[in-house]
Amino acid sequence: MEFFYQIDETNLFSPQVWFILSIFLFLVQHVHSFQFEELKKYIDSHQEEYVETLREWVAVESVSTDVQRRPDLERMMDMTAEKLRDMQGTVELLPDGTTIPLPKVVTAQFGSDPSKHTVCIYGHVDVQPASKEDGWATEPYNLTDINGNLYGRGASDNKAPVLAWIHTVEVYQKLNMELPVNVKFIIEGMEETGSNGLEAMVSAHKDSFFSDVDWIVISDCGWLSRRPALTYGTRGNCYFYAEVRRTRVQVEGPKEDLHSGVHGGTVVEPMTDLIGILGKYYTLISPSGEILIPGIEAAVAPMTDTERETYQSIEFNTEDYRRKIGVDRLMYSSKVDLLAHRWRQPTVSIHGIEGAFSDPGSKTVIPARVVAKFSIRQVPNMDPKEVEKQVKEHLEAAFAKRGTPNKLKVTMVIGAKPWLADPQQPLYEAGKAAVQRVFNVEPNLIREGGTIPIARTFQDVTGKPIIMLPIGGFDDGLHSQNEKMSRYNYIEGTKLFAAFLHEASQIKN
Ligand SMILES: CC(C)C[C@H](NC(=O)CN)C(=O)O
Repeated sequence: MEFFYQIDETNLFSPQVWFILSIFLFLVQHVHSFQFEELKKYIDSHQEEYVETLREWVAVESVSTDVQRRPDLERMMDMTAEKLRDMQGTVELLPDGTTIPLPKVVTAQFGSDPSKHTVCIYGHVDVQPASKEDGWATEPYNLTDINGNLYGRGASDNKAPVLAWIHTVEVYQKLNMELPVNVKFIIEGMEETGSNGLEAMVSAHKDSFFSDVDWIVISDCGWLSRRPALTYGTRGNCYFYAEVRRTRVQVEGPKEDLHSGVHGGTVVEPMTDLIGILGKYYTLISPSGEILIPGIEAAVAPMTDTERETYQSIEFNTEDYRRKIGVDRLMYSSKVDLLAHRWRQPTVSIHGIEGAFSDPGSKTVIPARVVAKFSIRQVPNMDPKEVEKQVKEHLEAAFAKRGTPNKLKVTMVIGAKPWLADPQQPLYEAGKAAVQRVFNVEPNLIREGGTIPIARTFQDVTGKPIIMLPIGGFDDGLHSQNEKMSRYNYIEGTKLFAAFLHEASQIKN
């Protein structure tokens, strides 16, 4: 065979032409696989370095719910920006859209080739509070490796996934491989308090930062089981403070707690009123899970047969789940009902009472002011504004019936909407292909019971499709004691992200 083989219509069907064509197609198909092997090798050989970076990040107590910790949170945002700057990203610290002093949002850009797609990665580096006294087996801010699990507050929610995305870009750079897509980052520090200020920031930069973004990727959730997953829905969250305080005859009058022996029996106690409106006659939710605030259940989108069939086909063992969370009995016994109540039905959770005596021992006090904190997970077609009205009316009516001289004030402090995507779009095909490449299985297509407050805003304001690509394990203990991220998920997750960038680059316009 001549080295330069002339192809014309006379020899188009000759074996030589087919031989050359098949070699060419083989190379086109496999060139990425070859590159991917290199990416995987690099990731595997740098795993200790990645764990060290996670250790440094977990050591920062970037708790957003506690204003006392704001300097730590600012430091965490600076560390994030510095890391992205070191990688030669175009980094900007953008103010949130409000006048309240909040940590700046870190944005970064890697590549601006107009011939490539642009993927925007969202994540957060703030965490929920944690202390050893809450029952942690290890120091929560000292990343501790036990049998391949990396324990530490924020390890899974959301520091390791954010780092895994950063490492992904870094790996392509270190191997001198061109990034298959342009990558943008938007990393915030207020997610755990409802992403305060971010909505205004997104609206303000809709036509600048977001204008060339094709898709938004969020990795702030977990798998349902050991099988990797793609997430196409989250619940929202309406978070309430219900404050009951003792009235004072004069504004300057006493506002202190009272001795229950000296004054008990002579005053109507704020705590009794609060418990009375939250619990008596099942005021918020019944023991069987029915929400008793008028209007809430009626707004919930009815479950379709297709949905039911989808849930039925999902790999999920209810008994494993029950054992894992350590309860004697779950509210629902069937898989479909359980998944529905985790993902697509609302629920009420009472989180705590500020001002209540909660230390060990027995203090005989009558607190002067108590604030209940509770939230309602939102699902389609609930509207947070309506929910706010329904909750206020309901609690105020229950309180009025008590005929108490105390005062009630109900405030909604978070009003995050649910998010739902169509998993039949090409973006999810790219996600499936990436999972297949790394884990060699079909991912579970799941929804998430938790809330990513900004997800719905991204969808509504920017109009860009979103995919949630989780790498967190099903048993990571988010917000709880002993939160962890397994090394396996962290490292294989980084490979998944590297594969996803390639798959996303192949999506046809
Ligand atoms: C509005 C909540 C504070 C958001 C929080 N989000 C996450 O945990 C996501 N990692 C939630 O409680 O769902």
